[in-house]
Amino acid sequence: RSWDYIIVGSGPAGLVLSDRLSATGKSTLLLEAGVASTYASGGREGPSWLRDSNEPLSRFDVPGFFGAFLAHPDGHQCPDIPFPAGCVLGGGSAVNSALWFLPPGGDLPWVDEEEGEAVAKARKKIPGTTNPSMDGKMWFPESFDILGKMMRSLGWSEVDANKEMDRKDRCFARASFGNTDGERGGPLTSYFLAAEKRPNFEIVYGARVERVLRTAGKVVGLEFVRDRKRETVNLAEDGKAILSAGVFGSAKILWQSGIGTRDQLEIIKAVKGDDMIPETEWIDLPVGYNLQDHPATYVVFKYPGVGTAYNYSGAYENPIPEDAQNYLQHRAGPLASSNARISMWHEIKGSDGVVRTLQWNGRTGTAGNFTGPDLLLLTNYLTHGQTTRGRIGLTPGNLNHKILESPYLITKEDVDTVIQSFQEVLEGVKNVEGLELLLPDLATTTIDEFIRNYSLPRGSSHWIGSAAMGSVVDYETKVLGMENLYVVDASILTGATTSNPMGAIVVMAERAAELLTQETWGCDL
Ligand SMILES: Cc1cc2nc3c(=O)[nH]c(=O)nc-3n(C[C@H](O)[C@H](O)[C@H](O)COP(=O)(O)OP(=O)(O)OC[C@H]3O[C@@H](n4cnc5c(N)ncnc54)[C@H](O)[C@@H]3O)c2cc1C
Repeated sequence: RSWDYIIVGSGPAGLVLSDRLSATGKSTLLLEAGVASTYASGGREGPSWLRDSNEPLSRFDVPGFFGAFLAHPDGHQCPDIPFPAGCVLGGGSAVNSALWFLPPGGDLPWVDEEEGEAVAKARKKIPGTTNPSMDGKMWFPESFDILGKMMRSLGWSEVDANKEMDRKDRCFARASFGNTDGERGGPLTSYFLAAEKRPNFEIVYGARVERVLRTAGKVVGLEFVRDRKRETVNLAEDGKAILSAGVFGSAKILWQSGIGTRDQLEIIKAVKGDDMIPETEWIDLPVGYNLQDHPATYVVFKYPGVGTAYNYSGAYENPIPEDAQNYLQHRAGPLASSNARISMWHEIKGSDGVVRTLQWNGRTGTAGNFTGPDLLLLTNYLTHGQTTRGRIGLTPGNLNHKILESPYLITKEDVDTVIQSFQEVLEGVKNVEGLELLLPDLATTTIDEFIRNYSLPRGSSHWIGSAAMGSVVDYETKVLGMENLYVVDASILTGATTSNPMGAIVVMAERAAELLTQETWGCDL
């Protein structure tokens, strides 16, 4: 059988495409390396109390289990990626904390050309909620109340992040989640379940795609490994192959298909030998470059009366009985979301003239060596406009991913901007009676020294880049030099998103789906 569309990978981008491409009536195949996740998709995994409840829930449906992913990855962590990364139906959207922010115009100038239609489609599918518990109660409101008070004291305004998407300077909002009816929802519900109902759509689980099979610039099929056996699928004569395997997964498939820089292709050739596509067919593109993440820097506060942060990781196997019942019966309580409660943004113009955005996310909780009750955590992310670019590549021999060049705060202007951001926000601490700053400890260090000598992990799992639009794919998301190979996922974004990236990725995939289903496009660009 030959397929009109073959999509590789079911992260948020792959799920949007599964729905939108199969809606055309054309045969659509989704190849996913992992297994089913949510109950509705066939997933049945979870702690015994959840399975015994007879509720239609798997571990992936319960938003509060976000914290359990790192403690109980149980085969859902991508085996070749040395950072948190979900290899399961939904990809990152199955294991993340489901924070959902639609992107301001500047994030996706390419999408913006179309008067925000893609944004409207994404909003309709995933409206988002700032009050995820179905009892209407705001659980653990302290971080919003206390830190919101601090920001008001500095003259910042409260906004609705998804209604006023373009307001990202000196404002704060309640954290918004992509959850639906107290369950994870998001792309796994709104897009995947629509696709799954269609007779022209099929998904193969456990299919780890190794490479596209191509004659010069035309893909004729894909090769994947399932249950340790090598299999192939065929693409129809005028079919399209779309890689949505994420920043790491899509780059690796490109390299294994002979597309990328020579140093990476030679690492693969050393392992695959004659099985590798001949050098005469290699296509030289900067795959793996342009890597960005949101560099995270933590701030810890103490405030009397906040109490001990909820033990989300412990709740996986041993929940507080009332909380388990509240969730099972009403989809309410602490387990109806992760504990992020406030997001804040401001913009700073650097000495290089570039305007950078900084996002701060707050919750009850801690970082570093601080333990005990009454702790609040704010995470600072340098987001849109950062100029540091890193690079990923492969490890010789086992072909696991590795960072070749760090994407974290290398340029002077990026570092200076984070310092300035801290100086501006921490000015507010003195305005809130009882609020005490623990990290950084400004009695023993300066903000400047703290940022420059920071020793906690910087990673936020908000990767973008590696197959950037303009250098690896064109404005139709087609791989340069190829006739019918496309990349649609976080890897084609050219710069870090203003907020947590899932909203921008869904909007980008909506626009890509429009392009992929059009016969002709782009004459006016
Ligand atoms: C722990 C964590 C927390 C996060 N929190 C948030 C948050 O709260 N809000 C937010 O907006 N963002 C968050 N993110 C980031 C967000 O989840 C990602 O940006 C997003 O999922 C990336 O989407 P994607 O479609 O590019 O690919 P991915 O989500 O990376 O999905 C790629 C998919 O491809 C599959 N795949 C990979 N290789 C192959 C192959 N060779 N063959 C077949 N299938 C393959 C994988 O199994 C996976 O399903 C978080 C990420 C993590 C890991």
